[in-house]
Amino acid sequence: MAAAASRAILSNPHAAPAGASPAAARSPAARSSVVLPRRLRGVRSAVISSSSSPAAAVVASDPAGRILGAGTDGALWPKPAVLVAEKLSEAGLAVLRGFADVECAYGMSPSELLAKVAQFDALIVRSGTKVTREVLEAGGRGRLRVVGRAGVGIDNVDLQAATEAGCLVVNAPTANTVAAAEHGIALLASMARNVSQADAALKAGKWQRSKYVGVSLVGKTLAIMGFGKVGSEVARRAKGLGMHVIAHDPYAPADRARAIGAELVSFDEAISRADFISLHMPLIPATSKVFNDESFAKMKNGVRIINVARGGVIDEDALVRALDSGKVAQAALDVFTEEPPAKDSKLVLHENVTVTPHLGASTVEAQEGVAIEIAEAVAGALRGELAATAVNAPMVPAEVMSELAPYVSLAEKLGRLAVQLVASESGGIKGVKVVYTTARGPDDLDTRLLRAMVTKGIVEPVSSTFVNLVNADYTAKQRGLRIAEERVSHESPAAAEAPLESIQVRLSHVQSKFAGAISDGGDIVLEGRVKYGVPHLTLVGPYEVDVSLEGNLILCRQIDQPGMIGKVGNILGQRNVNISFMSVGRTFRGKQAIMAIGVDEEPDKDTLENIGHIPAIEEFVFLEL
Ligand SMILES: NC(=O)c1ccc[n+]([C@@H]2O[C@H](COP(=O)([O-])OP(=O)(O)OC[C@H]3O[C@@H](n4cnc5c(N)ncnc54)[C@H](O)[C@@H]3O)[C@@H](O)[C@H]2O)c1
Ligand SMILES: O=C(O)[C@H](O)COP(=O)(O)O
Repeated sequence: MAAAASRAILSNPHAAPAGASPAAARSPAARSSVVLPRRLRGVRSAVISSSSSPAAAVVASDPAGRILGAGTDGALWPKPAVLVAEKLSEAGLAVLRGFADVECAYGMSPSELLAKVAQFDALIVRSGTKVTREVLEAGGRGRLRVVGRAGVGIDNVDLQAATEAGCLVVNAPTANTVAAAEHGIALLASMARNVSQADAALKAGKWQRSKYVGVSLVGKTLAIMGFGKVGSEVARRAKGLGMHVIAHDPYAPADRARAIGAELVSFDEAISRADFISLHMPLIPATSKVFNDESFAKMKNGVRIINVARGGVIDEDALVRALDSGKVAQAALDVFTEEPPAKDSKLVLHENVTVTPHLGASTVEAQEGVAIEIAEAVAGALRGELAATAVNAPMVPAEVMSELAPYVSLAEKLGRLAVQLVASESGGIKGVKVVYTTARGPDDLDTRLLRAMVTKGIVEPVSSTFVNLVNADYTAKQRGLRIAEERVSHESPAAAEAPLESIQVRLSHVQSKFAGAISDGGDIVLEGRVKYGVPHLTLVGPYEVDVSLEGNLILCRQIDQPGMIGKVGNILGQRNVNISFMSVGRTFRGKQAIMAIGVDEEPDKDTLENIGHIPAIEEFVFLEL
């Protein structure tokens, strides 16, 4: 069983280390747990490993599982590699270049992307690149840990595949809101006044004043479909134009709509009352082709439609039919089911349709903002932080991350030790219980990270799957692993400061290769605590021990009698195996006892056999951390 290089929340032990020596990454120093230096805590690091090496005063693991150093300037090393697949503003590229090697490869074919993606730690796209399962699986087999979507819509990223690959997806959800809303208003006004048709006619030498009589906006009813960021900004602007605004959004808060002066109504009411309908919902299964023959039939005759959301929310063939029949008088479209649309698209060429080539977010200001927003989100994710704009991972606030760091390490180590205690003839682990003893109430202790790390500890040593916070619950479910959690309240005032008093991992309905780890209830039980920032093992089955969880561990069960420590210590000393910690726990004097011995090196087979031959020793097991 190979020790993982380091175990950050997003680590990938399969990733090829670039620049860092894997041996260095696996060195005991690199794995020794210490309290994070204040400076790193400040950068919201989700780091759980550190080094005492003076060359790398602070060491963290990056999402690719490599050891990262943070110099005095806070820069990461070795530099991660970022592939930018679509045009990103210089301002964002400058931020990326500050911490990464950046390759801009615009206009790649799908096969070119597939061939390249595994060599990068992060991939940044806009809406024009399809980040498919194939791409994510290829990336996941290599170094890819983060996909950054420089914009809002993530319908071009296969989120399920990203989650399964343990790849964090972040987006830039705020910087282009106003640009998209302004574009919606521009399309609304230019459509109502036939600006683009009249412009084209005049340039073709035709002065057609009576043909291009428009309609007024003031006093008309505008239905906003999707009252999120863009929808509510469109509503604000439409109010300023004197329109009556209604909105449909099953998830929008009524008070936000009220504050803007919009009336929230049902889907049918919105589309049947509106003179203008502006679309601002995401493309998801529930909204795919939601504007179709049936819904067009419910609209007023001569309704006008604006779409700056996603082409896929409209059945485009049905829209052509509605335009031909006059049911829909005009449409103004920035987005299409297929982009770019076919050159002979009936919809694009329709005389009552105004089109733009997905320009909603394309202002200088928005592109600069989006580029910086995504560059910062990707940088944070590569540092091991969970970005505020994470799309497929639970949000864990930075303060919580930093406070839980040593417990995160403890949780993984307990899982890792527990799974090694399961006998090979056992029928697989099904039930896992994690018991947290804490003075904190449920609202003050977020255990998702800890649960994910127990899963990581249990699954990784026995499979080729790597587990992180993104895919932990998915992985557990896939493997039929039920992870139950229980809180036991601990009232000691001294403990109130610390988030947890102890973490216990119990594996039920399994046989153990080390009977001493079985509790009275028949479960494999391990419990640990954090002491001075370092995880300790404090309970094995019914036996209390106290051994720092560094290096590897030997557990021996023997009859309690004098001289045992000396005998085992002698054997290890003769073979140059350094003991880092030793602890004996017993039930009653002269009865059964357990020795927990922390060792820096891995003892060879003969050494372990010699320990097993000591007459009083009834069983022993060697466990890797
Ligand atoms: N054309 C462009 O360049 C451009 C620019 C920015 C955003 N967009 C697109 O605009 C859309 C909105 O972006 P946003 O930033 O406002 O997102 P948002 O998440 O803030 O808002 C989307 C809203 O849609 C609502 N919604 C979800 N399901 C719905 C349903 N079935 N019916 C009605 N409403 C529903 C949500 O509750 C949410 O309030 C997205 O599709 C995005 O991709 C396009
Ligand atoms: O969802 C978005 O943010 C917009 O559609 C913008 O897409 P773009 O980044 O390709 O311009």
